[in-house]
Amino acid sequence: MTDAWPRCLQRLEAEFPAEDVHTWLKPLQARGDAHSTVLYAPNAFVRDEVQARYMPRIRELLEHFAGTADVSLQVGSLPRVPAPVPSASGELRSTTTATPIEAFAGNMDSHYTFDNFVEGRSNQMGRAAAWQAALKPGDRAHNPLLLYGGTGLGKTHLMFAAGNAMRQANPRARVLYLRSEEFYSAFFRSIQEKTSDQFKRQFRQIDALLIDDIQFFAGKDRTQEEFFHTFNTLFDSKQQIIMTCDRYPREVDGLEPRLKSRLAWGLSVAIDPPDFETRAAIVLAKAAERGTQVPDDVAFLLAKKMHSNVRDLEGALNTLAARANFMGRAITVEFAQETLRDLLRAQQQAISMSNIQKVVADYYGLQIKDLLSKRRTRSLARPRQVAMALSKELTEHSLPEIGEAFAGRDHTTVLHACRQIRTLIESDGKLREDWDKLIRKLSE
Ligand SMILES: Nc1ncnc2c1ncn2[C@@H]1O[C@H](COP(=O)(O)OP(=O)(O)OP(=O)(O)O)[C@@H](O)[C@H]1O
Repeated sequence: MTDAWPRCLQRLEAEFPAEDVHTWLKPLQARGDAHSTVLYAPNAFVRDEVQARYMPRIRELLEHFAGTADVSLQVGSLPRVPAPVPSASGELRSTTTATPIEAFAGNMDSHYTFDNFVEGRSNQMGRAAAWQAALKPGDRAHNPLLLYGGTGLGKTHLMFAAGNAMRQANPRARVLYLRSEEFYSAFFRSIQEKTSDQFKRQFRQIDALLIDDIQFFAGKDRTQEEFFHTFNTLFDSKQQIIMTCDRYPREVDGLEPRLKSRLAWGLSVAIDPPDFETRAAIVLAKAAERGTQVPDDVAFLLAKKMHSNVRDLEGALNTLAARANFMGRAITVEFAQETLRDLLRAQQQAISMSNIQKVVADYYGLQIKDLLSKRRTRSLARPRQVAMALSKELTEHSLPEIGEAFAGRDHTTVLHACRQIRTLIESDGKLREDWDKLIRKLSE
């Protein structure tokens, strides 16, 4: 790409304040040819800033000077041939350069914020905790903050939202997002390159560490040990740590007991599958975000049929929007049913009433025949009502059909159970916990 980048930089120097050019643009290195250009940023902070503020202008200029607007930006540096230096014995050997941790850092996506996170009963505690962590990073009350729960429920979204809010409140805040795999590979590189000290030091320079999917550390003893030390360093100097895990860490086999106990020092919050209303609100919010017209009844249909995972819900919406766009059709209930037929059927089959009865009976330590019996003792009546309400929430069966499956009860009995459970969920913490756990079990 000869001199296109230096010329581009010269223009940028004329257009932006000197301090900005010095901080963000001069550290970039470029490699390219007639078809494309790759820009290397020394770390994730520079990359994110350049991406957000300068890329459109860089694209225009490179198109002008290099004849191509195909520009990508990534953390790293131009591949270098190591310089040979003489060793004590006079032999030539190669120098190694330490790889900065940011070179492994996943992209903290600025799109995910508190504004576009839909709050509901299943995630309001998690949202409030992430918000507090963003507001007062390092405060003992929520440091470390651990968000745990099933896949696709918004844990990473909330973690990004906290990181983005920290940066918004303090643009100088150094927030490092790493997936656990990235921590693992960076640590291993540092051992190979004999730069472990540098690896450790880098964590002292950040203000907050966001680390995703820590269940990945299970069974990786050396990485766990290193993470344990990193954790202590950050914690002792009151740097905020936010972690996610796919279940409560004590339940993760292969995590060291001392790490498990350390993880629970601050605040651990479960993110549960969203209820029907929240699912419908998420569909409408995502549709509005992407500028797609989705009527309420379609949002209700998706929310009704897809209960386990917001990622799948979003996937269904994307499929629907792409198909409607391609075919030039409006998104209606009929169109949604036709387009998503197979997907909806698969979801439907996943949860049956007999499955619900079995899971509820197991959960309360009962036999299915107790659940179906006519006995009305409280220890049986409440689980029975829960099972009926879950059948209404998670399946397409009508009230009479549910009544039939519960030893031929009348549909008014089922209706009463649903109402009763709905009321109790709002007022009775224990029942709410049972309900959330059961939904999680049934959605696995
Ligand atoms: N309450 C919510 N409001 C808006 N979007 C949501 C909500 N919950 C989840 N999402 C969306 O669902 C998708 C999946 O969320 P995310 O990646 O945060 O899940 P996760 O819990 O981290 O899953 P995993 O454990 O598989 O990494 C994202 O696009 C996210 O924006």
